[in-house]
Amino acid sequence: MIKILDGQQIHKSFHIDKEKIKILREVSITIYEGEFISIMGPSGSGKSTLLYVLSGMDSFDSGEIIFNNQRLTACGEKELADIRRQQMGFVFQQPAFLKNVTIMDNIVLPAMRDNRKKVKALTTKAQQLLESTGIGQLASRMTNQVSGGQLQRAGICRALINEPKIIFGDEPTGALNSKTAEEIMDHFLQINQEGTTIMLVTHDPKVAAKSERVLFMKDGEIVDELWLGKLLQQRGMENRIEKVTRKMLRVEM
Ligand SMILES: Nc1ncnc2c1ncn2[C@@H]1O[C@H](COP(=O)(O)OP(=O)(O)OP(=O)(O)O)[C@@H](O)[C@H]1O
Repeated sequence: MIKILDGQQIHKSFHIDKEKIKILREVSITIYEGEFISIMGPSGSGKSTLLYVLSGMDSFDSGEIIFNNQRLTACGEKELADIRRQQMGFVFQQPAFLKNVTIMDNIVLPAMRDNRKKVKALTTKAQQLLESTGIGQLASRMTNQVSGGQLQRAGICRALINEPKIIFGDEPTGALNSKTAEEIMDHFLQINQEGTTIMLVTHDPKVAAKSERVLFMKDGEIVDELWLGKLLQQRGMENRIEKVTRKMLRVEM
């Protein structure tokens, strides 16, 4: 198995007034190429902070992070920004899109920064991604002319356009109804089956149950882990959800 992301002994604190609050306490996590990992835990346990730190979006006090053989600790801001843009994809709960710009342009424009001469190829690729997430007909719509679920699908297309090594999702289904959330999760599953590593932060056992491994955080530490194995067919979902829920409740006690 090839390590794609390796974080060791990560510490992070925030300073509020004169008080130092420890948010991540000696967190170590190794993610292998092709894995699908979920991070769960009570509110405030440090899940999003861990995701931002691992993806080079946020700083940390001490520890080491190696992503795709690159030491993030040794990278400057520009280098980190390049890595994020070229090798990582991000999907957030509320995707931020440029207003008064079409869905297509919202996907293609950020990617053009690294592929200036390939507008045509990028447009073709974006259209394929839109088709595969079921919103091919919405390419020329403005972002305020589509639903939340459709916008989230567009967010996934934008995250995938540069063929990232890993997709980070922070509550990507948190703002969606359960049917749409399920459909979005199935897109994540498909992307993972096609080889992209995925790391999601979620509160929802139904979401986590689709992943291969679930890590549980509490008070800034990874305190437990559940191996579910790859979900190849939807069979056994109830059992997986039950396992995740049981472990989640035990961690939150
Ligand atoms: N910029 C900041 N300054 C100070 N404290 C912060 C900052 N960002 C987050 N925190 C604190 O760090 C802790 C962890 O926050 P984080 O968002 O990582 O938790 P979480 O597990 O993702 O929570 P939730 O499930 O509610 O999103 C919380 O106590 C939060 O208040």
